[in-house]
Amino acid sequence: MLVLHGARGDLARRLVLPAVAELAAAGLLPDRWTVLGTGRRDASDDDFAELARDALSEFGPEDVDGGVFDGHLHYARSFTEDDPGELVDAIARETEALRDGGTEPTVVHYLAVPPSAFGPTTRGLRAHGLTDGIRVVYEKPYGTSSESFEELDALVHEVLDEDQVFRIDHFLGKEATQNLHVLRSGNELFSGVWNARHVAEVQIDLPETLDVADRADFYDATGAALDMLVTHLFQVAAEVAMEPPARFDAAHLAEARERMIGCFRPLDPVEDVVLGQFEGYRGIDGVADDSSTDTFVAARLWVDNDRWRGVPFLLRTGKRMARSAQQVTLVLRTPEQLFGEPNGPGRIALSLAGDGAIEVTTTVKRPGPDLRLGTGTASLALEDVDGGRPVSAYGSLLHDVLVGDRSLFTTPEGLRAAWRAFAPLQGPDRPAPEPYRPGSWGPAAADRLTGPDGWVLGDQD
Ligand SMILES: NC(=O)C1=CN([C@@H]2O[C@H](COP(=O)(O)OP(=O)(O)OC[C@H]3O[C@@H](n4cnc5c(N)ncnc54)[C@H](OP(=O)(O)O)[C@@H]3O)[C@@H](O)[C@H]2O)C=CC1
Ligand SMILES: O=C1O[C@H](COP(=O)(O)O)[C@@H](O)[C@H](O)[C@H]1O
Repeated sequence: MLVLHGARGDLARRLVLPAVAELAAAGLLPDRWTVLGTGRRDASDDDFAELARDALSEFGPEDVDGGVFDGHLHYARSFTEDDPGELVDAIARETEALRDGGTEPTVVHYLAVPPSAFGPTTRGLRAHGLTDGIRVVYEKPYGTSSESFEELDALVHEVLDEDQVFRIDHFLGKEATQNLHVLRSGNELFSGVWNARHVAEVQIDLPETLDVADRADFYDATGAALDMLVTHLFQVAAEVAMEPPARFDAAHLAEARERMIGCFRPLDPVEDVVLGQFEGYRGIDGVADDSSTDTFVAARLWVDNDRWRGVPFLLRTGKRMARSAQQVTLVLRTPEQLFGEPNGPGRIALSLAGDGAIEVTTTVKRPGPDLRLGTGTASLALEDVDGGRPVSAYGSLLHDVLVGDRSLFTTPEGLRAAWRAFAPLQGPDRPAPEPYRPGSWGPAAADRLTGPDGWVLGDQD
């Protein structure tokens, strides 16, 4: 049974409910299953079913029909610490129904709510005696600062055992992110260059055309740096930087990734960070007139270990930007001149979007009788690899929660290190967000963070 807190919210509609449908259609859910949606407002089972079907047709895989939800969806108003709402009885009722059908349910509480609601929901689980045997999925950001992370983690460990807790970062569940380990270890072409000797800079770039008007309350209290930098961008940076684990099991993978976060140098907010806010943001309903929330962040992160010393990791994301992409690029060191001509770029790039893709860009001879240089790119779409069917990041991670595989979830040690590296950006030196035009690549100031060739994704790409 999946108890989906925040069931009417943006995350639930865009990503979680479609992932449930995807798993059901692929036969990856138990024979008997229920999604019990919950939230602070009253709604009926029918309202929730309509919302879920609409979400599936807007955001889900095209080949999965809304009928997959039939008979599986219920809704109940949520609890607070002092008030059981409708939820406590509804959980008991659904548990009984599943047991009557011969299934001992695994109860998963999915907290698809803003970070400010993680503590109250956790206390509510304890107050209503709901904690035995459950699994709880916490969305990101897990805390909003070093201090609030420690408070939340202490509370969570008062209420739950660590093996009941799944702290999700869905970028770790993307097909292409999982491919990083395989790609870099499987072939000398990649493993041989995966270090400071051959890589001049790493760019992890997640521009979005998306607006935030549908989730202004959440977004204005959060901003790009908390929403994406200390979370997805740091986790992906650690995946790129980490030493290959001895084994691909939960303990080894998490340990290798999180050890790398421990090597992140605390950010220098003056030298290495540019924040932005798109023009018009303050006019959105739910956004304060004088809001200083960042809708864009670019940061130069340094990884202090032998493999990466001196290589900048350039991390960037923002809303209302020129295009949407999710790209990791290793910019390779190449000779400036080749046979007397200027040499082109050398790059290994991974697209994390959708089913993922790998591209290698290099200097090649231009076709024709003369020896003239050009640039060529070889691409591999991961969906074209034989013998499998890609699963969405949320589908993959939800499945891991159901089977108890913790490899792709974060641990307190790793998050503590992430908050330590992020903390200077929350201090007095936090730069003021610079305005940028919607549809642009963000404030021009972010260009000073890169090497001479600029951002790989940009006006010229
Ligand atoms: N949206 C996205 O693309 C992604 C979001 N996330 C994470 O998911 C979480 C939810 O984000 P998102 O869905 O975008 O946000 P929303 O603003 O859409 O909020 C989700 C739901 O949470 C409930 N809620 C809001 N405030 C509170 C509160 N104080 N106490 C209890 N419930 C509350 C609301 O439901 P109701 O009014 O019915 O109670 C709301 O619909 C965040 O932690 C975010 O970081 C992670 C990955 C992607
Ligand atoms: O966690 C979040 O991620 C989404 C981007 O992820 P995607 O895989 O759905 O493209 C981002 O839009 C959102 O602001 C953030 O909360």
